Amino acid sequence: MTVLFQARGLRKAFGNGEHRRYAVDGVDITVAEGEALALAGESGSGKSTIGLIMARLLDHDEGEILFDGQEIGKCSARRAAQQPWRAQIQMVFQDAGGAFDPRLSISDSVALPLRRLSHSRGNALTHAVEDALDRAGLAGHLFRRKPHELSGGQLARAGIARAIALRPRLLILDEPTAALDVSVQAGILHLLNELRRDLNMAMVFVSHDLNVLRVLCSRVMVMEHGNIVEEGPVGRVFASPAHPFTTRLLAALPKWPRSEGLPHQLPGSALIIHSQ
Ligand SMILES: Nc1ncnc2c1ncn2[C@@H]1O[C@H](COP(=O)(O)OP(=O)(O)OP(=O)(O)O)[C@@H](O)[C@H]1O
Repeated sequence: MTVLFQARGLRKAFGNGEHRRYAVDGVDITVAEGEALALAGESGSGKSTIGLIMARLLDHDEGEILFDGQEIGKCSARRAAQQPWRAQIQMVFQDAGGAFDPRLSISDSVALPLRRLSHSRGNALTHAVEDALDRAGLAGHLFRRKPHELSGGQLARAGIARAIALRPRLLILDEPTAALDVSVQAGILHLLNELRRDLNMAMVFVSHDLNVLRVLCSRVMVMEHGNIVEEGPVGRVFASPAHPFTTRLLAALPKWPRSEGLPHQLPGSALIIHSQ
């Protein structure tokens, strides 16, 4: 296993005075090259905060962050945009629509980070944009559309295209399919699984939805109140959780009925989804 990303002793508090609370309270995370890691936990457990810190979009208070062996945590989130490693760590958010400039076509939006971070121009830029949109499974006639002219599923694909256009080595996805219908979700999960294998990207999936996490990820970290309470292979943790909080999360899990068309197992995934 080659370590790609490592964080040790991460802490992050919000609020002032007596309202100051740690959203992340001493977390260690290691991500191997090409692996799919799940970050699970209920709402407010600190998952999104960790995702943002990992992507260097939010400053942390304490802790060390290494990417490809290089300390990147000392660089503030504001200055991260100018760093050579910026293109290699990308993030996809749940609200893909809100992440696009409504005045720009989808292809112009995908081109923006390529211009800024990889200084791509001319034919090379056009090719990179079309390749990313293609890989994300978006049909050619949609490339010039504005965000409001796309469906939720198409926008999610466009958001993924924009993130992979830079060929990141680490992609952090925060609830990437939460707003989508179950059948649309399945297509996006298939796509992400394929992209991870084809592009050898490590992915960190932040979600409260254990069903999504278990089709995509091989390892899971479970968070509660800013701490990792359990960590291990998805199959083992889901089959015999060691921590009561994980047991509760699993018990609250809605079953995915076969009729809704979700895959029972994605190629290369660790676990079969049990239907009712
Ligand atoms: N910008 C902020 N300002 C103040 N408090 C914040 C901020 N961002 C997060 N928090 C607080 O930090 C804690 C963790 O939030 P976080 O969004 O990381 O949790 P989460 O597990 O991702 O939840 P959800 O799934 O609902 O997004 C919560 O108590 C939240 O209210």
